[in-house]
Amino acid sequence: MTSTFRLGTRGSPLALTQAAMVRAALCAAHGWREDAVEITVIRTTGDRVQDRALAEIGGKALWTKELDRALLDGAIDCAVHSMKDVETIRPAEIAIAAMLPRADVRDRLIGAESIAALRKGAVVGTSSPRRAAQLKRLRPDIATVVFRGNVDTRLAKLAAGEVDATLLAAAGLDRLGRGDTGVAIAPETMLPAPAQGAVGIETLTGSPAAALVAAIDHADTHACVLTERALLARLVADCHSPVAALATLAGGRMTLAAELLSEDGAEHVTGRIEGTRGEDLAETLATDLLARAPDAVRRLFAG
Ligand SMILES: NCc1[nH]cc(CCC(=O)O)c1CC(=O)O
Repeated sequence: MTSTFRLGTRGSPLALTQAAMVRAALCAAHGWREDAVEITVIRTTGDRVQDRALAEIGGKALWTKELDRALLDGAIDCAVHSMKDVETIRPAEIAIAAMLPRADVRDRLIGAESIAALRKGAVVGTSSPRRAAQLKRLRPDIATVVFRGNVDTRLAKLAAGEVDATLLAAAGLDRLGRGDTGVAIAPETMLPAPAQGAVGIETLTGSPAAALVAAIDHADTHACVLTERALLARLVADCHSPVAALATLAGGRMTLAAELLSEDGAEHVTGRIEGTRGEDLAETLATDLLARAPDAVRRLFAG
């Protein structure tokens, strides 16, 4: 490792905020001065492709490929990601070395006081197949349109009247200083995306950087997010699949809740399981959900 610790990140305002959070945590853990961590901005495919629904070009490591390359080339020591955007299956050379404590996992609705309060036939901007399906499950009259760009861009499109409302992660809004934007939707109404609200730090597997980064790991967040990711792996799903999942830990017990939907939200299946070993919970719940899923849902999952 060189004398400075090189941290790679995307360049969006949210990504830069998250990178600064990781830098602060590393400096606090190791007694480093702030300038011991050098932040390198790396442009990803996802940042360049602003004009098409991500779901249309999914499955191509949109947010991670260039950061992976930089890690593998030794250009950076670690890469910071929203765990929600990290592919389900990662290269063996790259390890999730740590996660920051999870933030608010909920989605926020912006543009109406509640989902019920949306006008009949409202148009909601979202590029998330999960959010679109969940909205239509609750309100079949609602139409969704593709909505791209970073958080500020989306809020500007909403303000310009392009849509009636949008849904965004509370975690991102809060980190951008927009804690007063929108109303939180309870997980019981709209279960969040797997890994929503979690920031992860990747390194080369077994590298000196991995050990340094492990010092800032939040074990409970890590265990919960890995469980949600294990569910995705078992379902052969990713962040473009209409699937929601949330693991929580209390008193050493883990609860995993999940929902699979058809793309139009007309059909869905939900389940919940409690136990101690996350990977076992994910395996058991995935098997159960697939067994109970209506055909229109099952065919979207498990290959
Ligand atoms: N897919 C984009 C993305 N990836 C992570 C976040 C928010 C931060 C988080 O969930 O940790 C967002 C924006 C959003 O969904 O509103």
